[in-house]
Amino acid sequence: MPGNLFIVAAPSGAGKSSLVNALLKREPGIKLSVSYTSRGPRPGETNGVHYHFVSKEVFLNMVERGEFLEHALVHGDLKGTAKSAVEDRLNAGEDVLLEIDYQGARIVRALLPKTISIFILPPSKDELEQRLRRRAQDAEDVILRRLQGSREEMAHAHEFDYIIVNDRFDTALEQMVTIVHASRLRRDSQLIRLDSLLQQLLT
Ligand SMILES: Nc1ncnc2c1ncn2[C@@H]1O[C@H](COP(=O)(O)OP(=O)(O)OP(=O)(O)O)[C@@H](O)[C@H]1O
Ligand SMILES: Nc1nc2c(ncn2[C@@H]2O[C@H](COP(=O)(O)O)[C@@H](O)[C@H]2O)c(=O)[nH]1
Repeated sequence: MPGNLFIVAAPSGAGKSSLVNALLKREPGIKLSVSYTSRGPRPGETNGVHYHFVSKEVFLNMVERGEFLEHALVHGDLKGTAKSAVEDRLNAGEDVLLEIDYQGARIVRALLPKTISIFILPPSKDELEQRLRRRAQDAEDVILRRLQGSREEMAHAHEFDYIIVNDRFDTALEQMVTIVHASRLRRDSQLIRLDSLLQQLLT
């Protein structure tokens, strides 16, 4: 796997998408995998950019054809990462980032153990609720379902390689950038380059 695979997970509203978008601006070499989902688009969401929005039937057909690297039921909606969005890019040496939940993260880690996984925590329960409400994108019942689901998601934080508390946005972003840079310095991320350098240095 010549490219690095990153997973970012968090309870809904912790600021995962905001951080990932800011990270991708800082590190344009990282490609974000666009997930498939059976949920409908929110105002402002575009098909093919935020998600591939498909019907439940289409999603389940893709499951049957083995087209997903992982998929899960998240907050009542089907969500999944297509194999094609990940494997070709990694093999071409590109870094890929998945914004997925803890269930999907487990599956991916089992398949690709070198995956670098990051979990984002909110600074408090109250702030998490405030962020969901200030975002003003979901109906009350959806917000309540997400808050309930957030406990379950956070109970799996310890399964991840890195944990970032998103209190001050800029600090959390710097921490994500640090993880990305450190990952690229791992020996196995540099094997091809190091091989020729070491050969030259040792002869
Ligand atoms: N450090 C921060 N301080 C204050 N507000 C923040 C911070 N980070 C993100 N936010 C705000 O919190 C809200 C939720 O953020 P965001 O949509 O990125 O969350 P998310 O974890 O991706 O949620 P979901 O999983 O539901 O998509 C947004 O309005 C965002 O602007
Ligand atoms: N297992 C997967 N989880 C995914 C995927 N894409 C997104 N998600 C998770 O869904 C919620 C965000 O939901 P939203 O309705 O607010 O967009 C969050 O927990 C994501 O991590 C996926 O492909 N697989």
